[in-house]
Amino acid sequence: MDSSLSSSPEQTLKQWMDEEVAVRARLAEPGLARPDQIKGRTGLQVLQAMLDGELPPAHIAQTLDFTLISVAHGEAIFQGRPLLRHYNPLGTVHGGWFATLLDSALGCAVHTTMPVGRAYTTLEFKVNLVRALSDKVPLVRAVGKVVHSGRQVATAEASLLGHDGKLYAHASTTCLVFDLPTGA
Ligand SMILES: CC(C)(COP(=O)(O)OP(=O)(O)OC[C@H]1O[C@@H](n2cnc3c(N)ncnc32)[C@H](O)[C@@H]1OP(=O)(O)O)[C@@H](O)C(=O)NCCC(=O)NCCSC(=O)Cc1ccccc1
Repeated sequence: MDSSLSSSPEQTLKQWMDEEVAVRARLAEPGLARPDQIKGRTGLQVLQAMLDGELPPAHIAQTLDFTLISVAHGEAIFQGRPLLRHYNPLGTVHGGWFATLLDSALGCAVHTTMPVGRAYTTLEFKVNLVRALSDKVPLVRAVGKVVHSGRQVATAEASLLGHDGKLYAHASTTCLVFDLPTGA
């Protein structure tokens, strides 16, 4: 799916909303994939199976009102709706909400590069919150891109953008890459 911002903000917002409706129509109920459902698949195949409704999406997306939108090799895009229930006591969206979307985009971008039998986990991530978010912002997208995917380490970068191209936050991660536990 096209995440470009070359069209007008209104067109981009409509496109983002239409894409979310199409994605949500295919998604299964939130859950946890069993090891036998993961076995023999690349990371990209696992994530694509989630988008196809064959594997369940993670509960966190429902909890915090966001969804995976698209995956490609080395890239993952999430979309979220900032709501009052994500607010901190200061009257803006909690920094953890920004971080969760960005962590998801970073991690899943890395996941798309995992061959069969390999797994990853986030070792550290760094977030810059450069603009406050409120429930007046209709949608934001976290676009994650892999920078390096090696035998032991993978790194990625992500941006959190509004439909008008405004940058709300950016992040980077270092992930540890390892063999899937036997039987998985
Ligand atoms: C304000 C600043 C930190 C600095 O920005 P700069 O790079 O110097 O600013 P720049 O000049 O590029 O203008 C950009 C926009 O910012 C606006 N603006 C600028 N200065 C001020 C100001 N002093 N006050 C108000 N607004 C200001 C400015 O009008 C412009 O908007 P516009 O273009 O006119 O529409 C900005 O990066 C920011 O808001 N980041 C997000 C931080 C955030 O949301 N953190 C998460 C929540 S914390 C949390 O949850 C933790 C917690 C948990 C539990 C309990 C308690 C706490």
